[in-house]
Amino acid sequence: MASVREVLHILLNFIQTVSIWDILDILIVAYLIYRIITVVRKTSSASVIKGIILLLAVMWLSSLLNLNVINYLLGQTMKLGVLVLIVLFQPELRRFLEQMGSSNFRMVFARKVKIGYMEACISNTVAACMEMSRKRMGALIVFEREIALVDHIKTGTKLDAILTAELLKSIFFPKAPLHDGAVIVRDGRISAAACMLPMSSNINISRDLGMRHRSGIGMSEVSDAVVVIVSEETGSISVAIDGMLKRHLAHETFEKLLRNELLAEESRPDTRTKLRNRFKVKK
Ligand SMILES: Nc1ncnc2c1ncn2[C@@H]1O[C@H](COP(=O)(O)OP(=O)(O)OP(=O)(O)O)[C@@H](O)[C@H]1O
Repeated sequence: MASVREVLHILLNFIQTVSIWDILDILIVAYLIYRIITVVRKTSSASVIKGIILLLAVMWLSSLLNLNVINYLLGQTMKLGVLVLIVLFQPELRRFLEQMGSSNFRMVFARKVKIGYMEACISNTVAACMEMSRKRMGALIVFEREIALVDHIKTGTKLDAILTAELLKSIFFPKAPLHDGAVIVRDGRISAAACMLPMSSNINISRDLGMRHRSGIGMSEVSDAVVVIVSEETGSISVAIDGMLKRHLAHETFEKLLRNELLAEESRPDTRTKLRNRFKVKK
């Protein structure tokens, strides 16, 4: 009983020493660790991280067992390794900083598009895609979300135009100068056209899918963008999110999916999660 009282006493003393700054400190570190884990999970860097953990474990064991030479060599390797890691993880680090920057920026300035404006953008996209699908016109449309797609926008021709069905159809008209590549939509406006997207390196993607679909999936793997793909060959409409492709979408499902993914998330979180779970990867 006395020991319980002692523990409680120590605990109470400890709590009294914790300031609001300590809590803030812990929260910031926890958030940073969370963001790092999310970036690592989305990339192939997970195996490298496992390797580093193994190396650290061997180092710890070697110091425990007094294996001085191994410990010294591993210590030196680790020092050099920091530089190697920065070079190796340059894209991941960059994406991480980009994610931090873009989401914080948006949080601070509350860059939320008016729902009505976004609804018009979705209706116009659906109308254009349905017609392009009927006419077998290929299209690739990327909707930027939290992660800024600055580098991808730079690869294309800047437009910054209101998204209308007519504009989308004229961009993707086969003989139009900007039909090759992707349109990137930011906050309901066409930011750029003829943009180059990164190819997916997923070897499990169905062989009947060509470059348009692979680059659409690739874009959704490296960002949180919603990518709409209209096949030139079959006219089928697909949507790529988080590296997963939902294929052969009918009018209603397509519109519902876009609305759930692109309209203010806080207004319909449950529906969005439900929809994500309902769709299976069809590759
Ligand atoms: N990296 C890329 N970024 C953006 N667009 C691309 C990229 N690679 C290919 N495309 C687009 O895809 C078109 C070629 O599509 P391809 O026929 O190989 O793909 P697909 O997935 O079979 O599509 P479809 O069913 O429409 O034929 C190109 O003309 C170009 O517009």
